[in-house]
Amino acid sequence: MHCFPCFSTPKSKKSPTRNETNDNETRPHARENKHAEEAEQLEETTLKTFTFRELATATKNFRQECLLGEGGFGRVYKGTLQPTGQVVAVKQLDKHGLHGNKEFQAEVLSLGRLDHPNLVKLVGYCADGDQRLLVYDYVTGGSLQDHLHDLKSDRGPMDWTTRMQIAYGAAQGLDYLHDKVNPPVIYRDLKASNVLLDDDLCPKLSDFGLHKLGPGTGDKMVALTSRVMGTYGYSAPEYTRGGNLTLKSDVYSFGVVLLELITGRRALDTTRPNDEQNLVSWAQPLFGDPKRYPDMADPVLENKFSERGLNQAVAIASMCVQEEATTRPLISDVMVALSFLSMSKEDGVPTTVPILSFRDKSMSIALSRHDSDLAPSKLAVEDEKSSTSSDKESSVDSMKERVIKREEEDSSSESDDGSGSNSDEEQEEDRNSLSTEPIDEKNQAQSLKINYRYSWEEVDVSDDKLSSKGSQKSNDESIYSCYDIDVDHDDSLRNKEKREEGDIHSSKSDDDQSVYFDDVSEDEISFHRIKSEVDVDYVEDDSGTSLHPVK
Ligand SMILES: Nc1ncnc2c1ncn2[C@@H]1O[C@H](COP(=O)(O)OP(=O)(O)OP(=O)(O)O)[C@@H](O)[C@H]1O
Repeated sequence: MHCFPCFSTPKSKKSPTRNETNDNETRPHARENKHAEEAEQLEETTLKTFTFRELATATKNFRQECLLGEGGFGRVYKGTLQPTGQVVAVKQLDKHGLHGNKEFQAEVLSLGRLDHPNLVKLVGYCADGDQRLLVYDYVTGGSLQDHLHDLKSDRGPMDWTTRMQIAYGAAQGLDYLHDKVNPPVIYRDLKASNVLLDDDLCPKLSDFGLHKLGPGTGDKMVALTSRVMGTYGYSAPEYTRGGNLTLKSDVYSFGVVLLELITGRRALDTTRPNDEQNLVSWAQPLFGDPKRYPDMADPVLENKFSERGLNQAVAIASMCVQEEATTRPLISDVMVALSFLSMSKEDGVPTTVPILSFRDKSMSIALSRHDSDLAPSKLAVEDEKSSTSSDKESSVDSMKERVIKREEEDSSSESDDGSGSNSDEEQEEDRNSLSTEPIDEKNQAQSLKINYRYSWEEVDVSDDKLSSKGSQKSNDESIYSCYDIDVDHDDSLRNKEKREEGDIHSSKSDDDQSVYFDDVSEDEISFHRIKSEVDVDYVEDDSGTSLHPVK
């Protein structure tokens, strides 16, 4: 499966939509503004309007054989538009609780602005009499639910990398809704059956933004009974308790989908024993015991995944499904972490997460905690003040050597048996040997960082001489920048005025070296792995020292 085009870093599209939520209704002159916006949207939209007759023709009069299925909003038919032959999915919204024409049109127009490779594209709509229909691109490969849980005999189970790629793509779609459109859009109904897959198994989220169009709008009880109950197992606790929906409720649902990908279990499975029916309730007690993570993995994977990749995927899922909404991570951090876990060995990149500039530091700490080799629980925690800087350097150096050695052993053992796991004794021995290393919070980050070899040379700009200091060749052609969690998303660096295009910042401290690439060609600051010398040939930091990637 090769669907990386879909997994490219999303462009920071600031959609000009302003009425994806109803907040404009509270503003002064809201009505006038709304009309102006609607007129503007109508002019700009690429959405097509269809007559009911056109869609009836496309779906052979909504014939049973064209019926794809029926969800909480109505029936969905496969259709072929004339005369273009474009294949579409036509969603016929249930009539009860329907909106007036104008209201419907306004919502549909704002949905039509959402455009991302990991979202199912709305092609057009029909508001004819009392008929309300939405027309989407037809997604060819079925849903994640079909691929994970209702596997047809002609399809083999998905491998680990494919699962992580699907999770990454879904995270990108969600990140677009949360972070790239203004105002943010809460998905509300993320679940495996709403993650559609194309022929390359590239995920596309469907059914976003429909809550304003479907039955139950404005009526909490109806909304809770007809929609939430239908998605029981995915809904965040705060939502099922009282309907308090936030972006973090989506993150919870995402965590459940990720758990499904890891475990192959359904979010809710009434065929299992009582204590295993709800996936999150079953998984919660296991989260605290990394030794049991391999037992959580889908048995059909036959242990064909790296132990660290599994640990970190479980760590991400466990963060997402935390009871307390505020402690769940941002989807942007989840997306960054998954971008690494979704890379296959064949791509010549590591399958675990290097230290990154997560927006929320808790993600890097949690991932380092869940790394089986370097988990703080297995490492003696020493007060930073009690260790001198040279002590720290030598301990980090020795750990670095061991981790590099361990990675080499890992890759040779993985190529031997494909399982990626050392023998239990070897693993235990490794952990014991590391357990004497002192570590503080900063070193936890370093311990993750040093799992990966990166390449750079330090250049003294003043006399224009290359002086090679401590450069590390990566084990493949890629070159990784390392990020210091202490310099992560400093708001001043996000300030566009202070940055220049293509600027590379580096940060140095006594025991750390960090580089990040600040790309201002997009609205958001973004962090890039430096892939080759062609990508960046000159890098300057505040002190006049340059970092120059080596081949
Ligand atoms: N754009 C699409 N391309 C292909 N199939 C689709 C598309 N949209 C929906 N479907 C299929 O149509 C069926 C009904 O979808 P729908 O989203 O209405 O319901 P659901 O996801 O099963 O439930 P819910 O409404 O509760 O989310 C599902 O089998 C879904 O996979």
